Amino acid sequence: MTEPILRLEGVHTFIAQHHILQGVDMAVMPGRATVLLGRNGAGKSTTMRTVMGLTPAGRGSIRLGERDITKARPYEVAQAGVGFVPEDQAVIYSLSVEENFRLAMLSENEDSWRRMDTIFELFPALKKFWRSKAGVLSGGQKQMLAIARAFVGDHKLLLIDEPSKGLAPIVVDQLIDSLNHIKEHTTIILVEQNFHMASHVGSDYFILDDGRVVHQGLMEALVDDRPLKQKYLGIA
Ligand SMILES: Nc1ncnc2c1ncn2[C@@H]1O[C@H](COP(=O)(O)OP(=O)(O)OP(=O)(O)O)[C@@H](O)[C@H]1O
Repeated sequence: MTEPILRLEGVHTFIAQHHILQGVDMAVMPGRATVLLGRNGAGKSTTMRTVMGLTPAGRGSIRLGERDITKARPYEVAQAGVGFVPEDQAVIYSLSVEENFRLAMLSENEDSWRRMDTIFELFPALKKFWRSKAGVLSGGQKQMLAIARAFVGDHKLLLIDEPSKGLAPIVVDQLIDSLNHIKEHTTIILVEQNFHMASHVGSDYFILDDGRVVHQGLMEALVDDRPLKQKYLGIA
């Protein structure tokens, strides 16, 4: 039987005096694209930040494959093979597109440059603006650079927080195509409010509400489940 690549059990996260995650249980399977859904403030971003060790779990356990990463520092989680694309993209505007990539490569070798070829195919704009400062890219191109930077690092798991945020529908559709290619190479967990994107990229879903997982299943079942979408996502 296939084992989960990531497993959260009874994860509680406290930020200052606030009890944000209140017992998150989640098993993410390798080779799949899993989407975290839920209303604003449900705890989706905090779940990702907790896995990364940025807002560490106060209670519960987080395992990456066989390894317990509950108390791991963010750089240890990254070194263990988890890439993170935060909501604010983490692109360095004053550096060129090339420099942004070189900063992201865990080690520059033949493999990383081979992955660069895939990236150029998926995101031709990044080749065109290779020597330009990342700050001149459009919002969609910056998002593509952020995702591509994480991809070039050859992570076994990529956490991507709301990539569609602020993007025009046509750019969201390009991003959907790109993520569908990327998911052939690596396991993805996506936080996404845009249900169009979530349903076109995700194969599995978890719905969070008030810091807990309240529903989970296959995306294809959720697409047809109007009452569930209405109840937790406010969409029909
Ligand atoms: N640094 C912080 N200090 C205090 N409260 C925080 C902090 N970060 C998050 N929270 C609170 O934790 C709750 C969950 O936030 P989180 O960002 O995880 O939600 P989310 O589901 O990702 O929603 P959104 O899509 O709106 O970001 C919210 O009530 C938020 O206000």
